[in-house]
Amino acid sequence: MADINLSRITKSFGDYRAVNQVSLDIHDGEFVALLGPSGCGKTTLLRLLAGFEEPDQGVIALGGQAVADPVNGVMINPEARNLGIVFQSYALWPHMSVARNVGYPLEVRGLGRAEREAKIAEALSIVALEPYADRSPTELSGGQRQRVALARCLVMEPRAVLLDEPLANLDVHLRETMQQAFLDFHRRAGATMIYVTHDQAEAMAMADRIAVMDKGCIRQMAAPETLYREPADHMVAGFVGAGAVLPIGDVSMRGAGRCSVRLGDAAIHARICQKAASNMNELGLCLRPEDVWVDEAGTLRGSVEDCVYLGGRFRLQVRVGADQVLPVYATKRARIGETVGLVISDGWVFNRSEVEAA
Ligand SMILES: Nc1ncnc2c1ncn2[C@@H]1O[C@H](COP(=O)(O)OP(=O)(O)OP(=O)(O)O)[C@@H](O)[C@H]1O
Repeated sequence: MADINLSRITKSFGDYRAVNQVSLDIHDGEFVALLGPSGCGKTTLLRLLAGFEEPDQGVIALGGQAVADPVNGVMINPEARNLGIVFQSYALWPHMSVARNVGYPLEVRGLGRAEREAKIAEALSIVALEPYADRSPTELSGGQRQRVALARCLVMEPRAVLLDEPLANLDVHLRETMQQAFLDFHRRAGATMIYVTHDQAEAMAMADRIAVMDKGCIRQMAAPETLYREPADHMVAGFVGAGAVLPIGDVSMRGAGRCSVRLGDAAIHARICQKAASNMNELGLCLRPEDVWVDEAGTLRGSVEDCVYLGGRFRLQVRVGADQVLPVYATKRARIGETVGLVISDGWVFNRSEVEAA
């Protein structure tokens, strides 16, 4: 496995810049998710890494060796990069058994039978599919097929595994099971993994770090908890996690990294980013639902607009101002139109402007 470094990678299709000056350092053995809305350039970035696309500018290096560097005429072909790739479609051969599917790349490489069988057994054990070795892929569930595709990738001992929305075709329940299977796979194989998804819950559940992409750029790359608690800008704050992003009118500093923000009749004690702009028009307040709760003693008053039971708790939408609606978790059902008091225990003040954070 190897470090992966992308330095100022740009790729355009005609006049359209699909990937714009992206720099990214992925450590050996790390699980990184590329997360972003449809069309933001995730797949293009993965294809550039795999060698299916050539960058217009920038350098891609695997294990310290440049594999794409247009200025110096370097473009190593996909096979020579030795990267494992898993797509939504499993691309298994239906006429071959599971074991043969997994071992086929080794046959192509000319490995002897005994060595092949040992590697197949090891890979099937990592994805917990040993009992299915002799079956046809047509006799497997979607999740099992995806695990065969992973095992086939693993026998090649790739430098890294690239996954493009591998769970998109599976139902919700199976997706959760497979997330665990990917995590187990990652722990056992120690593989560097780069996982493309537009599903933030999926990225949060699995990745060591998440790169949030928008319009061809990386807006923020950080651990899931940091992205959630300390989003770098408006796009990340809104895209990652449920919550409200509000413009704010009044902030006063309260010491290192802390501030007080006025919201209606309430003063909220919040964390503030280091590089917060001095112009308040450029600041935003991100509130997560678990930091807001219904309490009759709360000075902030609002009207309940929606109440949904989530199993174990309710999620309310409470309007506290003309253009300010807060999602709030509550233990009791609330009536639509009811006025409730709210207490807010935490918030995050950040620059709303769209600066590239990478
Ligand atoms: N071969 C191509 N020719 C022209 N435009 C392309 C090509 N490949 C991608 N694009 C465009 O580049 C942009 C980024 O596409 P990409 O597939 O990387 O997005 P994505 O973030 O993976 O989206 P999704 O989540 O919908 O798969 C899109 O606007 C897409 O239409």
